[in-house]
Amino acid sequence: MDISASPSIADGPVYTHQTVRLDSGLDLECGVHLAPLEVAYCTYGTLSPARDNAILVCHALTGDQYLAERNPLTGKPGWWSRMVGPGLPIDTDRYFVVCSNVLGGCMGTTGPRSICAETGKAWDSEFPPITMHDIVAAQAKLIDHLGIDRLFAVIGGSMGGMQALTWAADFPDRVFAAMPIATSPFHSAQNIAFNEVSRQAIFADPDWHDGHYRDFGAIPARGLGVARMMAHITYLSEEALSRKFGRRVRHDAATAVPASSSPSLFGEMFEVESYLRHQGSSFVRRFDANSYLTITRAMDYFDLAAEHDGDLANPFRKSQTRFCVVSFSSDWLFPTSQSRLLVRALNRAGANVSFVEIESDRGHDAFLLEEPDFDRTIRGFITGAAEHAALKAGER
Ligand SMILES: CC(=O)SCCNC(=O)CCNC(=O)[C@H](O)C(C)(C)COP(=O)(O)OP(=O)(O)OC[C@H]1O[C@@H](n2cnc3c(N)ncnc32)[C@H](O)[C@@H]1OP(=O)(O)O
Ligand SMILES: N[C@@H](CCO)C(=O)O
Repeated sequence: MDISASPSIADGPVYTHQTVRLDSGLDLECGVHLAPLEVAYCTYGTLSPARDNAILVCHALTGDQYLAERNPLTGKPGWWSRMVGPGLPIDTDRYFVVCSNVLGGCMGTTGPRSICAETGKAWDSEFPPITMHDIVAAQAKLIDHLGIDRLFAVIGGSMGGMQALTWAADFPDRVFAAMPIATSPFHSAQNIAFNEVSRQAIFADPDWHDGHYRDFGAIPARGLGVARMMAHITYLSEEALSRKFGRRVRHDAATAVPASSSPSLFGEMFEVESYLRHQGSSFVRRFDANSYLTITRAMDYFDLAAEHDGDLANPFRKSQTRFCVVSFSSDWLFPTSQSRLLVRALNRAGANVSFVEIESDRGHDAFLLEEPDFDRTIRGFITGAAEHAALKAGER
C-alpha cells in the first residue's frame, strides 16, 4: 500500500487530501479484478481515539472529494462548504468527515483515465462497467484503510444517496446512521431516458472516436457540453428557471450566434440559453466523457428491490441503522414519491426511519443550495443520532 498525500491549496477548514493506492485491488460485480485500486479522498476534523465519529459524505454524479475546501481544478469553494466545517450542520469540531471521489470518476480515483495494468494504456472507453455496489466497495476499502470499523453516519444527495442506501444494505453492521437525500432506491425509466439522451449526445460528437478521443488529442466537448445542458435542466425547476431568467433576452453580441446582415432565426439569445451554454462549457473543463458514461450507467443499473427478490424491505430487514430520508418538494428528477416508497419499505423492514420533505421550489439541486430547513434537518438528525449512540454506549 502506498499513500501519497498532497498539501492543499485550500483556504478552508483543516483538512487533508490524499490518494491511497491498494495493490490488492477490487473484484467488480462484472467479474473483472481491478488492480491496483486508487482512491482519492479528503478528510476534515479529527478521528476520535475510539474511531467512532466518522461521517462519510458521498458525492453525486459529477461531484468530487473537494467537499469543503477550494477545488484545485475549478478554483471554486467545495460543493458543500456551507454544510461541512467547524460549527456547521456537519460539524468538523465533533466529527471526522471523509469524502472520496467515486470509482469510475476523474478526480483521482481509479477510472477511465487510469492506466490498465495489462495494456499499459489508459482504460478510456474500455473501463469495465461498474455498479453502485462496486462504488461503495471501493469506499469501504478506504474506510478499512483509515482504520474505521463502523461509520457514525453515511450521508449523500442524489447518487450520493444511492451510495448511502447501498452502504446500509451491503454493510449493515458498519453504518450507525444513514441519510439518503433527494434520491431513490432505483433509477426510474425517466432518469434512464435522460441519461441515454446525454450519452447519445456524446456518441454523436465527431471527436468521440469510440471513446479513444485522447489518442487523437481531442475531447468530445460539444457532445459532453450538450449532455450537461440537458441534464442541468433536470436539476432545476420551472419556477427556478423562470425566476432566474424569465424570457429575458441577452443583448450581448459577443455571446450571441455569429452576426449576419440578413435577418436571422437566432439573432437574439435568451438568457436561459446563455446560462445553459455556460453550464455546458464549464462542465467540459472539469469532467471526462468516459467517466460520465461509466457513472451514469452505474446509476441506471441501480435497483435495490430487484436485487432482493423484488422486495425493497429485504435488504434492510436486519438493519440497526437509523435512517432519515429527505426529499425536496419541487424535485421532479427524484420526486418525493420515490422517497416515500423507500420509507414504506424501511418501515416494513422494521427499520428506524424518519422522513422529511423540504419545501423548496429550486428542484433537485436544492440539496446543494442554501435551504435553512434542510440545514436544520441535517443538524437535528446528527445530534439525535449522537445522543442515541451515547445512550447505547452508556447501557453497555
Ligand atoms: C453533490 C455533489 O457532489 S456536487 C455536484 C457537482 N456540482 C454541481 O453539480 C454544481 C453545478 N450545479 C450548479 O451550479 C447548479 O446550478 C446549482 C443549482 C447547484 C447552483 O445554483 P446557483 O448557485 O443558484 O447558481 P446558478 O445556477 O445561478 O449558476 C451560476 C453560474 O451560472 C452563470 N450564469 C448565470 N446566469 C447566466 C447567463 N445568463 N449566461 C451565462 N452564464 C450565466 C454564473 O456566472 C455562474 O457561473 P459560475 O458557476 O461559472 O461562476
Ligand atoms: N448536479 C449534481 C447532482 C446531479 O444529480 C451533479 O452534477 O452531481
